[in-house]
Amino acid sequence: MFFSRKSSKPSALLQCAVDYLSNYFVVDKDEVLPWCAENQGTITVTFPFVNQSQWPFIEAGLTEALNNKNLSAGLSFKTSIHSGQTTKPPVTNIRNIIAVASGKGGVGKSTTSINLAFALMQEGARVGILDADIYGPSVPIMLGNTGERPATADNKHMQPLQAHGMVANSIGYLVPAEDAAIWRGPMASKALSQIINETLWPVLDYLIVDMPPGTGDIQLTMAQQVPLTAAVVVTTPQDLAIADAQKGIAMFNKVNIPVLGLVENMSFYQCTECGHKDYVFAKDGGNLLAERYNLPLLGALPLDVRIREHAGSGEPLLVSEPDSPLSDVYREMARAVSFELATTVPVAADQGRNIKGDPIAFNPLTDS
Ligand SMILES: Nc1ncnc2c1ncn2[C@@H]1O[C@H](COP(=O)(O)OP(=O)(O)OP(=O)(O)O)[C@@H](O)[C@H]1O
Repeated sequence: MFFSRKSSKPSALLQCAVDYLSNYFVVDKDEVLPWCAENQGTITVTFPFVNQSQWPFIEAGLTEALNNKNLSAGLSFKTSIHSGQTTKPPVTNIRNIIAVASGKGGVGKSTTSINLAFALMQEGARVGILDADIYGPSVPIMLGNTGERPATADNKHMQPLQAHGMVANSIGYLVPAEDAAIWRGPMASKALSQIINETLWPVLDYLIVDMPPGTGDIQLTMAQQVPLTAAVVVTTPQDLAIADAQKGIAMFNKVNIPVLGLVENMSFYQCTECGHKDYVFAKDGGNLLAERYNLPLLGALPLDVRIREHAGSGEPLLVSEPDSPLSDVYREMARAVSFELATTVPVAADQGRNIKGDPIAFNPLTDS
């Protein structure tokens, strides 16, 4: 029997699962209850966020919790990502659009975007990336397909490019860099709306949008034009970048787009020989800003030559070194982003109405 809120009391099995998961994720039991169902001695947990890499640990912990109560059950885990509420009508096939922004250039926004996208995919989501950085589109370089162009069958819609199980589109595939860099606000935001709406996206849980750096009119208009579900702000620890990140947070607040949290990039340098951490720029800048704005610090990435090398090589770090500790840090950040979205952004009322099915052949790695 499935447990429903109407029945008098959850079974002992279900109660044990709810208690365990509520402790594990530090969320109210009421919130966890809808994730859990019991059917003929099997508990199925359907997470509204991605965390596939953690399932073996959760399974082991939950089995132990059940054993401690002299209970046993089959356990099964699934993911089902909901669409978060937006102020504008959603884009066909896209459940959530997440902007990755920074107050100033060069803090690692594009590197964070691409690695976040692959990390979300490895944790079990269908993901796309859209490079809206008109001043320096770098997604084509990071995916290693600078020479490619999106195909079109009707001259109205573009097929996104595919690389390493990810769909992507970029201003860089469409317009020479020197042309886009001189666009003024209206043209830039029109281009962003067009590229989002005229791309034949397959069904995606998350579309990551690499925004142009800064918090001027162009970025503000772009944030208003697109049905963003939420934003993530990237900063480096030093004072100046932090001051700029504050402007980024304020910009999204102004247009009522929830900021899920901060990512501190180049937080520290870790010696490859002895493991000692040097806080090259400043220590705890991201933490202090997160505290001030009551936002979570979603991740803290080291200054590491491998991050730079992979960003420039066309082979993303998470694809070529999925088992490295650095990739783990990105996956931890991706789980935090997905968790924050699921637990803090209200679910869209017309859930699923914009999901029409894949218009192109798409085999994300998650479906294998
Ligand atoms: N954690 C890191 N460790 C080492 N190098 C990094 C790290 N993050 C980013 N970089 C490097 O720093 C440079 C700037 O990064 P990136 O292009 O991602 O920044 P950005 O904020 O998107 O810049 P822009 O303002 O041009 O859009 C790149 O050469 C990138 O490879």
